[in-house]
Amino acid sequence: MRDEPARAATAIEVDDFRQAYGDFEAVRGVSFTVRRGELFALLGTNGAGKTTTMESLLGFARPRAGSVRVLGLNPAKDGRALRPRIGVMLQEGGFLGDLTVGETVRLWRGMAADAGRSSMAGALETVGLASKERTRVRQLSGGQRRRLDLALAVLAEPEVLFLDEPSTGMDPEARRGTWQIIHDLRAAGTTVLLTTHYLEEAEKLADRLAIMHQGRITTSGTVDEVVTQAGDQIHFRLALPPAGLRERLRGGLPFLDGTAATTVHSDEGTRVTYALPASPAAGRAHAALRPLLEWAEKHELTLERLEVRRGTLEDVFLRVVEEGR
Ligand SMILES: Nc1ncnc2c1ncn2[C@@H]1O[C@H](COP(=O)(O)OP(=O)(O)OP(=O)(O)O)[C@@H](O)[C@H]1O
Repeated sequence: MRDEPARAATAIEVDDFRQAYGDFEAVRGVSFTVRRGELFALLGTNGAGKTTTMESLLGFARPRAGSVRVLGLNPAKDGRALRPRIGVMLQEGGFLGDLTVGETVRLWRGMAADAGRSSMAGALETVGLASKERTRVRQLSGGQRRRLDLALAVLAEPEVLFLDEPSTGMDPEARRGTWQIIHDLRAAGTTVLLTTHYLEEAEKLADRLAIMHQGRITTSGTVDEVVTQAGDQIHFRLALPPAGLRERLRGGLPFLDGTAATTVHSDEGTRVTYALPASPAAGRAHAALRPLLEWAEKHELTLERLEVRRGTLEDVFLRVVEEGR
């Protein structure tokens, strides 16, 4: 049994959550917690179960097994108590196209249990739609609709904000603007659960994240902890076509730190990549470079465009998918 202070510090608690549609088990035992004031990103492949998890947290469906709690409450049972304290932006905003932006916000404020602490002008200003107050919703672009959706989600200054792919369909500038809004909300103390397909979005915004694949969480932690799992990468190009390379390198490319090279051939030559094993110790790539340079010298080869870079969230993500096949 967790003590009271620990509970009070937790905004979202998902414990061995399972959900099924008929015989198909869409979520297969997922556990994570989101602390108050934290931004937690749920990433995953298509159909991984992110929306299903979010829908249970919003009380749309009861878990098949396990439990979900938001602000200590059961969303399926305590909806009335919970609703005024949360904000929600789903993938499909259900707008009435004939209403103007201003009418939509006024209608929303009228329906909200707490009539909305922030003003309509303030909310539209926040999402950059102040000049669109008299525009009909159906005349908004896809990205502008997403921003209107965000304005409605934050209108009542919720304690917990659920954002399902908030920047999908936005141009790069609008996306950056949305990131700034989310960043500011989080800085002001709002807890945020975000799902996204943009890994850069998660890298920029999340305190912690989890990657889901086929109904399970395969990786989780702070952005740094997860990215560290990718290990460093060494890239270079050899300006030799495959036949020439085979002839020169009878022994093949060397192993570095126990890792074999992967190669991609083209007319220009061969692009070589080493994805080194993850290690919390610094300097692994540095140590691996020495034998590589000695090898190149021995074979009188130039390592063109030699580059050492830190693995990215995308590398971790792709490995999750690869290992799950
Ligand atoms: N109402 C439903 N009936 C049957 N199967 C469903 C239903 N809703 C979702 N599923 C299935 O459950 C699995 C998880 O779907 P979910 O929408 O939660 O995934 P997701 O991670 O949000 O995916 P995406 O990134 O593509 O939005 C998928 O295989 C999906 O086809």
